Amino acid sequence: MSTQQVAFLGPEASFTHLATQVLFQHEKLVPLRTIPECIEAVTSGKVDIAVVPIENALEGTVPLTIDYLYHEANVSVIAEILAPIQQHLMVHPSNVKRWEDIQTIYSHPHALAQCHKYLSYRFGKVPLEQSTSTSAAAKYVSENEQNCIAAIGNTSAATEYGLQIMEHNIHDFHFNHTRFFVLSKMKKSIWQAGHTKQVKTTIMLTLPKDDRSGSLHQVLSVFAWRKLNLSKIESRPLKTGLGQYFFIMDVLEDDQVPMMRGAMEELAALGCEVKSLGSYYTYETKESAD
Ligand SMILES: O=C(O)C(=O)C[C@]1(C(=O)O)C=C[C@@H](O)C=C1
Repeated sequence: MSTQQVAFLGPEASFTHLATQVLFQHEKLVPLRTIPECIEAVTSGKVDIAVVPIENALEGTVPLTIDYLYHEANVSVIAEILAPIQQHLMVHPSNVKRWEDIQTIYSHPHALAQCHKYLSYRFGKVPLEQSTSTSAAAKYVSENEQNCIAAIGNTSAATEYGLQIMEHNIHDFHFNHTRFFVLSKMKKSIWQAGHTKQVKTTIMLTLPKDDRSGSLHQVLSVFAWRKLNLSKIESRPLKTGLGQYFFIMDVLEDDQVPMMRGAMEELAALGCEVKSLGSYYTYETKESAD
């Protein structure tokens, strides 16, 4: 079998890169700059697979990923990777002595938010700058040693870009995990050693157009009386006007079992438009991705 090309939110040593290496040790890994670029690459067939962050335990859904999957792309989720996240503050080695005088701190918006309490307590007056990923921030700091600046990211990024960690574990809550989606145009979930027992299906739906009262209740009943367990429900703006939403639901069941097929048929009969991202297994990283 030929080697597959796997795009990920790069550059090297992002959390997404570490997650990608859990499932794809022997494939060709392709770092891309943004989440839409990763999803586009798999949609257009430039790569076979893309790995993107979908949800963080502290910060919630990654809106860019979920919105792009709903509005722009037609791909399936073929696996989910769950990784622990530990954030560290790092500087260029030539700035170690003056690290407490840092002028700007760079990182991905999620990472900055995960360290909000630490940053406001310790560096309340220092401007924060957003970057496309934590590793992009680390790379930028490594290329600008003349400026006394810092990045927030993982230990692999510090090693990859030759930075020194000044403070470890600066995220505000201990339980910090991120879910990553593995996306493909092929609707064939990854089935290999190491996945958790629970299969999951992610669907996105809009409520019936007639805007009748109780329609969300009806949708939930479709799952409730079949004893189909939901592990997530969230709404996102449809971008067609205020008060108009689509819903993302994770159902703890395979979309091929009769109960799920019945549920999908009933949703359609209610007038819902349903987009299924498919059924998949979760792979958890054993070691912390720090
Ligand atoms: O910036 C990275 O390293 C990423 O892989 C992105 C991302 C995210 O989008 O949430 C992934 C995990 C962490 O929660 C912080 C950032």
